[in-house]
Amino acid sequence: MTNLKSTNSKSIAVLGAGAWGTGLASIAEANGHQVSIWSRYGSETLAEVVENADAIVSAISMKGVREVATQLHGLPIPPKAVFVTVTKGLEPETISTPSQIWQETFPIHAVVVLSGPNLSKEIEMELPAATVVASRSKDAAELVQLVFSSSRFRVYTNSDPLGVELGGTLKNVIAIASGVCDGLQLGTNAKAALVTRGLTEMVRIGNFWGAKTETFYGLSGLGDLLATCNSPLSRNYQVGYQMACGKTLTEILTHLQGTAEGVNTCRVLMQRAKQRNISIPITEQVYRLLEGEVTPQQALDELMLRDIKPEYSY
Ligand SMILES: NC(=O)C1=CN([C@@H]2O[C@H](COP(=O)(O)OP(=O)(O)OC[C@H]3O[C@@H](n4cnc5c(N)ncnc54)[C@H](OP(=O)(O)O)[C@@H]3O)[C@@H](O)[C@H]2O)C=CC1
Ligand SMILES: O=C(CO)COP(=O)(O)O
Repeated sequence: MTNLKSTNSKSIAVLGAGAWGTGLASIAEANGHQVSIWSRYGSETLAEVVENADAIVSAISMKGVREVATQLHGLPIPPKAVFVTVTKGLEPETISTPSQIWQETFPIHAVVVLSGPNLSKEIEMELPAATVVASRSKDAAELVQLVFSSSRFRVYTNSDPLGVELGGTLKNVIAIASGVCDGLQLGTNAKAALVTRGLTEMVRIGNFWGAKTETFYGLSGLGDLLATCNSPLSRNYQVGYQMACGKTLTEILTHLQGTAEGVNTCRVLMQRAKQRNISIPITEQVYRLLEGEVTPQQALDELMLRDIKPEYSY
């Protein structure tokens, strides 16, 4: 990989040695940065890894974000350090996004969201990909853009961090539904309808949250939706596909490599949608399927037989 623009070598701390943490660490390292990876089972302490960091990249799955942010809170973090969050999930208790947790814990530091169609297995193979870095701080987003940009990884900046973060998070639920669609062999028309109506649902939820509509039509929304809904490499897609093939959720999650955030996100979204009276029919059927309340075929019938209505009613 060739770094596009030379930037001074930065000190990058990556938290989480899972699939995406190690993938991002490799990109930054190939660009000539000093990278340290922290894992709770590793030999280096959090304090050692973040000491002098220019950027602290959190690739922790949702269930661990609050815990790690709290551990870091007591440590001397360099004031210049920018937090970068790549987690695609929602916290059940607070319905906070990961960037909201980081910003709340570190109010004076800049927080950047990195999200896009980035299946880590493809990145590992050095296949070309693009992503988005979004922040309220333009300088912070541009710093992170320089750290990760290369001839194999094209990084765009964006000023709607909430929209970018929600795009990556909400598409996981639609990816589960897409896996079901393919597992039931429903065909290309069905898949196109599902993904398109899924995007409408993402925009509707995102608008309630305060995100911009156009962000969902970019790489972090539609882009990630297309990647995840069409690839067996996606863990969320695999959950839906295998359920359609008759496996139970417990069986699937026991054997799944890594995290399928959509399972938890779906539950959190149902809670939020009920409180706010938001219509999320696809998410609702995915929820009922995951809870064992309907079979894949029943979920499909429920969606097809809903009241007829105009295409647009955000
Ligand atoms: N893989 C991918 O293609 C992509 C993933 N993402 C997102 O990135 C996030 C991470 O995904 P991925 O790397 O695939 O997942 P993995 O399951 O491979 O890794 C999860 C990481 O989170 C860490 N972790 C979880 N809980 C805790 C905790 N309580 N304390 C400390 N560390 C914890 C794990 O640490 P340990 O190793 O110590 O168990 C591990 O390093 C997810 O939100 C995912 O949606 C985003 C884009 C692409
Ligand atoms: O978010 C991803 C790709 O952009 C990874 O998707 P999965 O978490 O479903 O594997």
